[in-house]
Amino acid sequence: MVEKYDVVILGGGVAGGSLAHALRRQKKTVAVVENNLFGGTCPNRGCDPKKILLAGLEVTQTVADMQGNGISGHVEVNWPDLMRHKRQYTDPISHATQHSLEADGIDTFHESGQFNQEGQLQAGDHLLEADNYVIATGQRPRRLDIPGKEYFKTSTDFLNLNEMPKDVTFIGGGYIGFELAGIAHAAGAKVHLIHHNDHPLKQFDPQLVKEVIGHLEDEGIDVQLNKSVTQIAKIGEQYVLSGEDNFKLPTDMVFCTSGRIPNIDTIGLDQVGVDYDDHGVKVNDYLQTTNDKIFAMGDVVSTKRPKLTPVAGYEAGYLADYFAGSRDQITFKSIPTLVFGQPSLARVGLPSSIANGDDHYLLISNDMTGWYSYHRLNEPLAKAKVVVDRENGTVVGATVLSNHADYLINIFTLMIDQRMKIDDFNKEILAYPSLASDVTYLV
Ligand SMILES: Cc1cc2nc3c(=O)[nH]c(=O)nc-3n(C[C@H](O)[C@H](O)[C@H](O)COP(=O)(O)OP(=O)(O)OC[C@H]3O[C@@H](n4cnc5c(N)ncnc54)[C@H](O)[C@@H]3O)c2cc1C
Ligand SMILES: NC(=O)c1ccc[n+]([C@@H]2O[C@H](COP(=O)([O-])OP(=O)(O)OC[C@H]3O[C@@H](n4cnc5c(N)ncnc54)[C@H](O)[C@@H]3O)[C@@H](O)[C@H]2O)c1
Repeated sequence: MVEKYDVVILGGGVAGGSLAHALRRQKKTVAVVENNLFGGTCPNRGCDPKKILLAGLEVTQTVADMQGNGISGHVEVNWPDLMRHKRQYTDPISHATQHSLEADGIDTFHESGQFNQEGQLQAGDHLLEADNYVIATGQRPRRLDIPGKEYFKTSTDFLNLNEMPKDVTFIGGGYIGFELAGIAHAAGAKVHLIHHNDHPLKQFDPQLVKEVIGHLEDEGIDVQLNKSVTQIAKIGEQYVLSGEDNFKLPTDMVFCTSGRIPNIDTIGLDQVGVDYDDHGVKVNDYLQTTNDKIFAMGDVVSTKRPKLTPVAGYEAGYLADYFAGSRDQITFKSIPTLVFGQPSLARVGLPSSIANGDDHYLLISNDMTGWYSYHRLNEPLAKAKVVVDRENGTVVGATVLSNHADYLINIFTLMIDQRMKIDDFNKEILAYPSLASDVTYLV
């Protein structure tokens, strides 16, 4: 029997879940098909559990930074306890998310979905038919295709590790490699971060990336650039990584953090004429695929935009408006991105490397390390680069490196999107002393 809906959503992650609730508010009939954990990557195996485990790094690093400045005695991460703390948050997520969808009148199917030739969606024994379908299947960790790839662990494995091994290696210096390396180091592991060229974290200001790497090395993390791992062998209880120029590294566990790939291979896109490439499903400016009944949003979309939770949520909001009758094209505001750590590295808007040497822009570089906000907890590294449009006196870009870069980058994001003149910002009365009130001195 065919079950009919206004909209069927494939993938019950951030994007799928929030669109489903929004469509119910429009009284539409909606089904969500999810083959793993409801809630998707972010709350189950991404942003949120990662940030909970990051607490270990934040606390130990803060205590270490304050030694001799009024704080004495060292603290250690107890990994199994920290993992339990994480699981208290993550374990209930999937059930609670599914329950909240059902309570809102949304039908949920805990199945893998696949389009058939008739354009319907097969979900286990159920055949679902809808006026419109939305693909929101996200991405999964990529495993480098090298001999021994079966030994690779992924970020999902890391976020569920019962014991922290003595020696761990991350291959790939992107967001995930840097963030998990910091967490593992704080938990007492000897950490190696291997990257295949000389520009890890390529989206960020190279000079500030260098500062991050220098700091990690000072802390005892082994960062190796221009090293390509070509093979993993298991010898006894250890894994031995090898590569060009006699590179050899024995380690207890090896994580592939060299990027993510879209979940598009098993959902029958060819059956329904939906075009895709290696980066995901191709869409137009209405998030519509090459089949005009089928839309796509979130991480599964082929795009150069950062693939992040707020972007997935924003696209879900756009599609909710579209299904309510709006026919505006999707436009994006500034998208801040952040590598969490101690310190965190954040950026938004025009990159400082583009502004540098262009007379149209003023590039203001600040070393904030001695400022009271950073002196307070004796932070070793606090820097910012702000790009100002000389013509109208507005901020158009910013990069921040500090333990609390997330606060400042959100303020710069608002300034950029509101096209707020620096003079007007300086007229605001902000709580003092606070990171926000520091912005006055930064521009
Ligand atoms: C380790 C890690 C840390 C991250 N940290 C951050 C961060 O700090 N900040 C940030 O903004 N972003 C972060 N991200 C990215 C963020 O998690 C994603 O951008 C976000 O989850 C995308 O949402 P989505 O709904 O598009 O996809 P997802 O949340 O991945 O949801 C897709 C869902 O579709 C399901 N699915 C896939 N195939 C099928 C199928 N055939 N049938 C049925 N269901 C299917 C999946 O199981 C999944 O539940 C992180 C990601 C990772 C991996
Ligand atoms: N804080 C955040 O916002 C956050 C955190 C984690 C993940 N994410 C999201 O998840 C996505 C995936 O993260 P990621 O870190 O896996 O991917 P990424 O694309 O950010 O980084 C992967 C890195 O691996 C490198 N690499 C590729 N092949 C390699 C090889 N053979 N050897 C060594 N290095 C190699 C790449 O050059 C790149 O720097 C991010 O792009 C982002 O969208 C966001």
